[in-house]
Amino acid sequence: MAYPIHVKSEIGKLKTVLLKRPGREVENLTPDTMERLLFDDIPFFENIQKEHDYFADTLRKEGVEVLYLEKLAAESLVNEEVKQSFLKQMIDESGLISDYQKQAVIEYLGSMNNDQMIEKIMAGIRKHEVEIPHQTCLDTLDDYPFLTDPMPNLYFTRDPIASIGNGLTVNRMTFAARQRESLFIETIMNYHPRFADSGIQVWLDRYTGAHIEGGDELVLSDTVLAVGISQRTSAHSIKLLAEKLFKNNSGYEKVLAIKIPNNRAMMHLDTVFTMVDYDKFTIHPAILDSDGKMDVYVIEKANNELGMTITLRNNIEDVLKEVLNLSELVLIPTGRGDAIVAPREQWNDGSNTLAIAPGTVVTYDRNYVSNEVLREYGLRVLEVLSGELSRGRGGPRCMSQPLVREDLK
Ligand SMILES: NC(=O)NCCC[C@H](N)C(=O)O
Repeated sequence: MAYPIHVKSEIGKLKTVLLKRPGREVENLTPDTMERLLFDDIPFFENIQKEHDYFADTLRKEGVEVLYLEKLAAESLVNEEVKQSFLKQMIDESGLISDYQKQAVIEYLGSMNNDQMIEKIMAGIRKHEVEIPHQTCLDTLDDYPFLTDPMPNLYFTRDPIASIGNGLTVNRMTFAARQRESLFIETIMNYHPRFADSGIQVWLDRYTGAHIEGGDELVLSDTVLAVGISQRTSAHSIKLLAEKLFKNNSGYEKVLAIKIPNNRAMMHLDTVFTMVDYDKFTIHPAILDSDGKMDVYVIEKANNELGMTITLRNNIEDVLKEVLNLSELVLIPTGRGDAIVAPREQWNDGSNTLAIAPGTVVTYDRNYVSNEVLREYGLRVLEVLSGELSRGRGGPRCMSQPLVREDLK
């Protein structure tokens, strides 16, 4: 049976991927809001779309089927009851204060066709767009221009979801700026004909009491995951995920919980560490201490009261070799490990590669030193344009959610 989600590695030939083309939500960033909305600058709209189209075309040319989140979301709302309940929940989660506001916004959105409605929800709604009864109520009198915020991070489809085996996590995200994103995913999985009723296992849902984001969730093999303990993913959520995987015949028997620094540049594990071939990984040297060590908790399925054992290790190379049955392994340093180049290129996602087959990766063109190093290690590197896309602080892995990969031989 062909599963709509089938991802048993980071590197198996990519067959189907979920993207989101940057839309008007990016145009609704301002200097006052960009920090809260998790951007470091305001992208040039026309060029960010061109760059994203180039990224999508690069994947298509490699035989990858590209699906768009915005299209799938609109197609999931054909049933009127589903549409109304989605709208109500989305608006309930959008920070509107009064019932008058909520009702007026629901009516405004409900008058649109599904494509326009999804686009508008994602872009954010300005106050002047909606006529609200009892406008004199204090709720709408401040200077803030939006009734509902834009969601400019949607093009980072990696984070609200993570495909693992034949299932997924639909993520409870850390910051309010991104929390509504996974409601689109939940709706697609429940109601889009391609996904609904196909037995997809939800390992964690968006109502789980702990934060997790897909940039931290790496599928190293058909039995081993790596998950970052990071600014965005708590150790508790990793324990909950391990429990769920171990108890439910997922095939997963080991989870490596990898502790990374808690800062903006390294918000997720995939900003500092990605798998690029059977035996090769990119790594940002700053996540290792002066002895080249870091904390890795090896969580293993066990027949004890906890259902697992947890062992603290500190040599990531040794741990990876053991769990992946490799005799040798290469850690490729971002920016060649240089004290200036490495942090500069990591800031613009030089470690954040998207493997589309063993040894073939998509990277940003601006990280020319890291790209050169990857080529020296024998990798096939497909560079994509990155002047504007990188302003959101995410790279090719962040901008893509694999839905189907071929199994490794
Ligand atoms: N996996 C990733 O590292 N995704 C990048 C997310 C960037 C986005 N501006 C954020 O701060 O969440």
